[in-house]
Amino acid sequence: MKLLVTGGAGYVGSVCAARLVESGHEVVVLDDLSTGHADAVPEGARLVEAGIDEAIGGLLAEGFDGVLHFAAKSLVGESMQDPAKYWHGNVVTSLRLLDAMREHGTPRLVFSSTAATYGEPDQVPIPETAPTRPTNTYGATKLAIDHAITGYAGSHGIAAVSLRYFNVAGAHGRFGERHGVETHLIPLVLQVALGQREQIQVYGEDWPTEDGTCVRDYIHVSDLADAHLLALEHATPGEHRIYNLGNGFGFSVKQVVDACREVTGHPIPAVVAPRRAGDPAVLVASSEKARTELGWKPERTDMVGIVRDAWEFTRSLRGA
Ligand SMILES: NC(=O)c1ccc[n+]([C@@H]2O[C@H](COP(=O)([O-])OP(=O)(O)OC[C@H]3O[C@@H](n4cnc5c(N)ncnc54)[C@H](O)[C@@H]3O)[C@@H](O)[C@H]2O)c1
Ligand SMILES: O=c1ccn([C@@H]2O[C@H](COP(=O)(O)OP(=O)(O)O[C@H]3O[C@H](CO)[C@@H](O)[C@H](O)[C@H]3O)[C@@H](O)[C@H]2O)c(=O)[nH]1
Repeated sequence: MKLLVTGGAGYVGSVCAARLVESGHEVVVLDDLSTGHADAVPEGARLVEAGIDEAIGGLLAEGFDGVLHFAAKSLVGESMQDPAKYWHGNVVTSLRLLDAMREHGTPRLVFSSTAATYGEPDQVPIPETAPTRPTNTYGATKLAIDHAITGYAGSHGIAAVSLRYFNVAGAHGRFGERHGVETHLIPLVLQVALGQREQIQVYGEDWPTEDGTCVRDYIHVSDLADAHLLALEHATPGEHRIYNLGNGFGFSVKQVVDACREVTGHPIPAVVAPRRAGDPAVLVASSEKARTELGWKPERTDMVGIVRDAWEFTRSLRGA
């Protein structure tokens, strides 16, 4: 297939673009490099360095079999301080993409949605039928896009799939996580091991969990990429399918820091800090639907293995 990958110079998009090229697809990456890196675009893919708003119409006019839409603003904290950046950068931009797909008859869409669409869950693991009550602007914008996709798919025959990722982690060879402003737990802990940061702050030790720290479902980015390939295969015209992607079990912040100590051999000093606003205590996915309907089976579920891949990638960046 000829596929357009928006945000393919970013973390998840670059890994998926690499997997698509490996699988024999023709890949064009559309990325404005606002948080991505040109050298993260895999060999064999063409990079169009531009924003979606200005470039999408001209590009889709070339004729594509599908779009994988990763491009977004995705910092939860920033979304609360600067909501306009998120409503415009995520919702308005995605509407432009949907309109261009409709105009040019692009048949397939796979969209990066998020666990943040659910907010504080009533039950864990979280199924797709759980109420969607996002607690931050980022999650609200992703949910709004999901609603728009449902409408466009139903009315214009697009075969659409939203994948609600839980906490993405790990690396796929030379493709990994390097956000300019890093807020994610594992890369921050690894920066301590590299001597770039003195300690890790643990945001709260008084959560209603076994060891008092927040629990998250960490999904290896390569397993995530597999799900995108399956989503493309199973997408059905006129339908908008939504799938959670996680391993179905959680690791606490303390367990993640311990895994990083084991992998790096560094003591990684940790200090307890206040809770971070907007953090739910526990987020764990039920991904039964993706397993049953897509035949997806995450294979890299061991936390030490996930951290090891992230560590190798992080060290390779430093030439360590
Ligand atoms: N990383 C996670 O844990 C996680 C979890 C859930 C969902 N997601 C979603 O997955 C997607 C990818 O996340 P990521 O962690 O790889 O982020 P990232 O910041 O590394 O990648 C986003 C990419 O999109 C590009 N981009 C942003 N706005 C653009 C625009 N208007 N036009 C063209 N390019 C644009 C950026 O330059 C960047 O390369 C996002 O949609 C994010 O919301 C990520
Ligand atoms: O320095 C830090 C950074 C994070 N945390 C904690 O570590 C956990 C994981 O945090 P982080 O890596 O920032 O991820 P989340 O806030 O859980 O959000 C990620 O996972 C969500 C789905 O679960 C996605 O919606 C988001 O896009 C994605 O950033 C949370 O409990 C944080 O409070 C710390 O204790 N110290």
